[in-house]
Amino acid sequence: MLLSFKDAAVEPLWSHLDLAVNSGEFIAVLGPNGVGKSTLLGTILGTRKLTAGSVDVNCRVGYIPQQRMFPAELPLRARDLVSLSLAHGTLRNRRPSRGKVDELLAEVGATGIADRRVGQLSGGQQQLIRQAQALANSPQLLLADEPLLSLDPARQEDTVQKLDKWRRERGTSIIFVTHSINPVLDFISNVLYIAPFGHLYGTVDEVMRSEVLSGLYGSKVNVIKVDGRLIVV
Ligand SMILES: Nc1ncnc2c1ncn2[C@@H]1O[C@H](COP(=O)(O)OP(=O)(O)OP(=O)(O)O)[C@@H](O)[C@H]1O
Repeated sequence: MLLSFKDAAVEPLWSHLDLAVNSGEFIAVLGPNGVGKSTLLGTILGTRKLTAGSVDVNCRVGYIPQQRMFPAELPLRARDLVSLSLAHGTLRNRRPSRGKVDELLAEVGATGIADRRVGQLSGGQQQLIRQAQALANSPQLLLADEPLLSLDPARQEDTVQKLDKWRRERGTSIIFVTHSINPVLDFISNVLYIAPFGHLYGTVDEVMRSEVLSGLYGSKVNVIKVDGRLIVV
């Protein structure tokens, strides 16, 4: 098992969380603003403390943080940042090969921007560089905090497919925080839905139901399926 939460809580956000993540799983974390989705990732990374229960992390973790712009004047190219992430944890003065950097940039579809300064890239382009950085240490568990935010629909689809390919080829698990389930609907094994009146973990069919979400929100919620897409009203 890569990760487990036992009766875990970060009060007052969420509590009594039991969750076990095994190799190769693709889990979506959904819920409204401010319920503690990023906080959940923080407890796995060790940057946020649980107020009760325990979390056990038994693997290498990669992290794609929520959108933040690199400073405009940062004097580093995209390839330099990926190279630094690859060098992390290796012996001093041992620079990662250019081939490995190029491979990672190609993996996320960022070959064309490898030599551009990161601070001058668009939000979506910077997001691709963050993905390459997160994959640099060959994580067994990848935490992605709203990685589709500044991407156009084609890029969103491309990103989800690339991450899923990475998962299938390497057995990496993915915990994917998102406001919209549709871009990942065809790929996820399970959903953790966190809402003001509780959380539920299960398959899409178990969680994405009107009566279940109404209970979690404490008010009437309708889940409608239109053309294979889920709409929560
Ligand atoms: N380091 C911190 N210490 C204390 N409280 C924090 C910290 N970081 C965030 N919070 C608070 O915890 C709550 C949950 O924040 P979090 O970012 O986890 O929510 P979220 O579900 O990811 O929201 P969003 O969908 O808006 O990104 C918010 O009220 C936030 O202000």
